[in-house]
Amino acid sequence: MTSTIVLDQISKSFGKKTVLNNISITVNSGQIFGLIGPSGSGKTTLVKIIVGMDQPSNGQVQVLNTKVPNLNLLQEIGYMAQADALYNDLTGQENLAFFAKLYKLNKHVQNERIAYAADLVNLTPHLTKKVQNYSGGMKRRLSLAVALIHDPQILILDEPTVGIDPELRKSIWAEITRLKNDGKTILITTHVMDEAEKCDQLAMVRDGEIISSGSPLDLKNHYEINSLEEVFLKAGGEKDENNRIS
Ligand SMILES: Nc1ncnc2c1ncn2[C@@H]1O[C@H](COP(=O)(O)OP(=O)(O)OP(=O)(O)O)[C@@H](O)[C@H]1O
Repeated sequence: MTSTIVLDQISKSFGKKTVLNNISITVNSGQIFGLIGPSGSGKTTLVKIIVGMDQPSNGQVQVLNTKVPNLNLLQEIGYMAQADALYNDLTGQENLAFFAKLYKLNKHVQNERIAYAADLVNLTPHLTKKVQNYSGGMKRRLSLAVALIHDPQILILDEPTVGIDPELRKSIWAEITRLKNDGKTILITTHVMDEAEKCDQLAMVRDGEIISSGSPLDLKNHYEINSLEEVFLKAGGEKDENNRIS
């Protein structure tokens, strides 16, 4: 297991407003790392800094031992943003092919990856439809397929299963777990506590700070309660002394 994502004392302000305050996190390969926290706590801002779309006001990010931002890293990261970045005038197939070409996959690999990613998110029968005719959930699923298209080492998924039905959510999680077992690094933001349960490590973010972190079990033991839902509610009301549980 190696450290894939290292955040060192990251802070971020927009004007006078501090939205991230001194965040340090290490995410290892073969690990699903979950960022959980209330809306507006800073999760998306943190994720954007990791992928190099935004710059921290202070601190450093390293991904695969390379300082972010670095264009070469884009080949190694699959990023699924909260807002879908898709071409509405193109079909699902054309969208996937566009991104596959961008990552310079050869034609044979392209076809294989498109088939795999579309199948994973149950979009194979809909690939010839234009994205403008997709439902919100279908667009989310296509965005996830795009994030996976180049078989990246690192997956960064910002609320990937919003609008996705429970059955498909289950198969997507089975695949995320398989990818983790393959040694990929997965960073995920979620509001869904049964998804948080599936993470190896969690960091709870509130008001731009990590108020507690550890495995789901560590968090539950620390707060002496049985469900992460309760941890989430309880942690919202108190700050951890040393920001660390285990
Ligand atoms: N470009 C920006 N300019 C000014 N403020 C911003 C900008 N981007 C984010 N913010 C603010 O930073 C804070 C954190 O937002 P962020 O989107 O990171 O939260 P979040 O935890 O991802 O929320 P959610 O779970 O609702 O997606 C919010 O108060 C938001 O208004």
